Amino acid sequence: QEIMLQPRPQDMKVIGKSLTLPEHVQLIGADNADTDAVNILKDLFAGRMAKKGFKVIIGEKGDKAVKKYARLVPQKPEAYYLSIDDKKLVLVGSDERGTFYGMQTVSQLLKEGNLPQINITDYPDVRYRGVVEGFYGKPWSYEDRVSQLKFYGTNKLNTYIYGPKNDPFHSSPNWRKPYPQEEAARMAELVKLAKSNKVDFVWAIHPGQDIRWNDEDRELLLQKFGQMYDLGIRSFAVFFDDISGEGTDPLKQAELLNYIDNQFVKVKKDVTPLVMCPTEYNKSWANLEKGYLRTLGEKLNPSIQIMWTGDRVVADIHRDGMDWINTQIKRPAYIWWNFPVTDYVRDHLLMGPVYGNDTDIAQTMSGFVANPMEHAEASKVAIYGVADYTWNMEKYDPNAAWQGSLKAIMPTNYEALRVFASHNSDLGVNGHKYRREESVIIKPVTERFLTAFQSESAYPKDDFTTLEREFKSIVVASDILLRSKDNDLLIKDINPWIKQFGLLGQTGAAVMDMLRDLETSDKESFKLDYSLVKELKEQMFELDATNNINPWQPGVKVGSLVLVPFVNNLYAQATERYNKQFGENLAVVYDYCPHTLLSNISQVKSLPLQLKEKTVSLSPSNEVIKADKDAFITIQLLKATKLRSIEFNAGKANLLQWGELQFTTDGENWQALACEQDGELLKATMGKESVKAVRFLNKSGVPQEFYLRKFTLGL
Ligand SMILES: CC(=O)N[C@@H]1[C@@H](O)[C@H](O)[C@@H](CO)NC[C@H]1O
Repeated sequence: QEIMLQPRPQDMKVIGKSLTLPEHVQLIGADNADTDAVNILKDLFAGRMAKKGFKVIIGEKGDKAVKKYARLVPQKPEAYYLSIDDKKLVLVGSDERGTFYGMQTVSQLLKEGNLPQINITDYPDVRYRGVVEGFYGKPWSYEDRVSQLKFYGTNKLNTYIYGPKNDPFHSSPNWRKPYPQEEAARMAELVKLAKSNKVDFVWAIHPGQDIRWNDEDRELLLQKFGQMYDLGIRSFAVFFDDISGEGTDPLKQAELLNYIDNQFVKVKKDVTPLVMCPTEYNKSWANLEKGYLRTLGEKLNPSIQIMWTGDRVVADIHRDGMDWINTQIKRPAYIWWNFPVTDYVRDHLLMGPVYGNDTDIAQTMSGFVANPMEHAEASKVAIYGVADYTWNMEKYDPNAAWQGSLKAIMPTNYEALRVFASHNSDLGVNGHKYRREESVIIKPVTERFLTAFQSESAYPKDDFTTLEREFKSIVVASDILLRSKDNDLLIKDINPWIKQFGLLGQTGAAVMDMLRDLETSDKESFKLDYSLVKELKEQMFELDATNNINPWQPGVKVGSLVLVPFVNNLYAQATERYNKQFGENLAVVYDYCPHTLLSNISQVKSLPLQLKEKTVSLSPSNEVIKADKDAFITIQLLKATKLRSIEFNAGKANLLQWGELQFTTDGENWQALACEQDGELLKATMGKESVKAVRFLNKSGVPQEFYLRKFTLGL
């Protein structure tokens, strides 16, 4: 059967039938070969080492033991040549990493318990491949990171950038301070583990929000890098994203980075090229007249890598966009791909396939790192895909990688994980307008079925069966996952979503029962099933209201693109049909948010409104909001309502100097709201009027920058 390797090798030829594992193995070249690779080798052939026997010849190009094979190894970093026949196994790396990666391949080949006869010539397409822990929210735990670094070693990823936005020693103002002893010791352990998995542990600093362009801060930054160097860090990055004010000056940024490059990186000699994230990190924010990017391109030392998220903050990467940015910055961009990060849709999990990036752009980029979810284990689905995509881009197959990732993460219950992941891959409505496919197989069935049901024509029986089966498989998958022993970290971390998923399966199955009761005119059963659905929906609402609570996107959403809307619509329509058929008046409930967001700020106008029991809120944003003069953000209610509270937080204490909170009772005439300010939080003092809409207005007559931390109306 076809041998599947992860990542897919550049060139592989089976040259004979598989062999049983040799009794005795004779190692040749092990004392000069890469130590980490040799350690894996000794584990794989434990108990079979002998003076004579099946030869295992291992080494790097230049080692005597592999001299006669050296010409077969591609002249590229991290490449290897692997050949296995009935006499010997030969593994030659173009460098230590190449040998290590070849050994990862040998380890996968032996998983079947035998030894295929095979020739593999392999190398990575993209130089720097991996993950940037660069999201807002709860940073990964030590255990998470241990598991991640081993996963990267296995999947041939060579880069992990440490840059969690909420680590106070990474970002302002404590980037100037050393880590507390305990944390520093943990970091040092992780650096060691990274090294033995051939992963560059890149420590990033995020000083831009409060950096002063003077010698003192510059020396403090170098001192901090020196402390991290003493912990074993040999790779460094400086992030200038999501900042406003003085720190955004490209000339100052370039001077600082060149200084670090010349006084630190070049001096230490064993430090990899410096990486930086620009303030204008995507094309939609590029201000060509100001020439921010061109300044960096011209001034930054050529070896400094410049990160880029694509045409927008969250975007797939395409050839034209790469050509554009590379021209601006005069070097191949280092991609920071904002997937599967969910710090702007925290109530969702993104566990679908990695797809959408062009596959002919490997030569246009120096690196490609994925910004993951705060859910480390669940992020492995996408990280596995990125490993396959960046190693062998032309031959990348999103679905094959996705299936492979599920088996890698849950070797026994991957089928249950597949059901779960297939319905938890879209983000829902979000400010970045980035969407993913979800429930792809069942989607056409739900659409066809709902259309048939609405048009009173008999719905196709096999569709009914397909849907009923899907809902039952969801219940089964949820139960299996909750009890699975495959991956405790994963199940513990996404537990609320798995429970919610099980409730969704039960709800869907009960709605299908309601339809069956209509068919058989069984009033009593219908009312029973109707009550069951009502109860299950309340359980889902309650689970959503009491889990994953956070000030951004609280709650637990599953199947939000296809299944939840389908179940809600079918439930409402079946109830309407019942009421008409039997002259009853069971409550018909359509779940949707009846209020409207209006704004003339492009970064804001696509944000979703969040409706909870007693509040309607605007989903907060991580990025700096650029508001032109007369910019406004309005929450307009379905009908005028007496409000309990109005709160607004723009992350700026001087807000009322340039902005104003206003309300209208008729949608036409606006009046200023009297507010009290508590730090950055504005709280309006409520009047007696019924309010139709509330808005925040920039009435300063000039553009302003702020953060959208909170905009909530108490109903
Ligand atoms: C370069 C970059 O994407 N920086 C941040 C990043 O930390 C966030 O995680 C990302 C996803 O919300 N948005 C862009 C921005 O806020």
